[in-house]
Amino acid sequence: MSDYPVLSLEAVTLRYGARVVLRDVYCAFPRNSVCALLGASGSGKSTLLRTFSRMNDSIPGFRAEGQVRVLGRDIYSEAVDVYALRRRVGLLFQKPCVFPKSIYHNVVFGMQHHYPGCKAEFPDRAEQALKKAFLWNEVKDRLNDPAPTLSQGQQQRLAIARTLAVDPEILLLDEPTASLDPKSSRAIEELIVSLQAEHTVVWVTHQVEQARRAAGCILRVENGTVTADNGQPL
Ligand SMILES: Nc1ncnc2c1ncn2[C@@H]1O[C@H](COP(=O)(O)OP(=O)(O)OP(=O)(O)O)[C@@H](O)[C@H]1O
Repeated sequence: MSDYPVLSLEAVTLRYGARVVLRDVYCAFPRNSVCALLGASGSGKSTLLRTFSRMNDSIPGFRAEGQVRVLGRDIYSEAVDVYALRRRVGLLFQKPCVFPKSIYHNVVFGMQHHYPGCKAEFPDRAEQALKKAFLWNEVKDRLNDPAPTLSQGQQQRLAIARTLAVDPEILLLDEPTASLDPKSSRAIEELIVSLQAEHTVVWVTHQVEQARRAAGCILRVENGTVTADNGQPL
């Protein structure tokens, strides 16, 4: 197995035009871990998370300086295929993102784009992804129902299943429990813990207690930098 960190920042500065969000940051995220990012609103957590899948590229004025490494590779170098990067780095948002299609078609959506030649495998892979997302038992008899008929918590697990179906090594979760009731939130928390067996997870959350229960490592984003949970430099 490779010995470099799955994700790392070396002398990274992130800015929107003249507004510097993070300055000269160094940090690394270990393989097969859940690492929570805590920090005040506006401190730069989402900006950092989106940087790892180059989701800020289209924002006018956004610039990443320094080296942002994913699986050892500087992803802001010119040779990187952003489409291929996003297969390996899945990003999930606060609000469940489901399409107005069936539950099944939501799960296979990413596979259709990334693995168009493997259609025969889709039903099996969809089942495995739904099982990993702890959703299979609730939907196995209604795969053709419209996805928007699921509850918010189920929709969030469906979005996770769709992401897992393309088998990314890295999962970036941007407050995935923020819009959920306590029971659904707990279900997603348990799911996040289980994901580290096969994935590296970076998880933005405002829920400190949840982070302490579920994350193996906690980093704070504040004052333009990233520190350890106790405020010490990394
Ligand atoms: N598209 C954008 N254009 C310009 N500035 C932006 C943009 N998105 C975010 N910012 C600014 O960058 C800073 C960091 O924002 P970001 O959304 O990363 O913070 P956050 O820690 O994720 O906040 P929250 O916890 O409220 O989601 C803020 O000052 C914000 O106003």
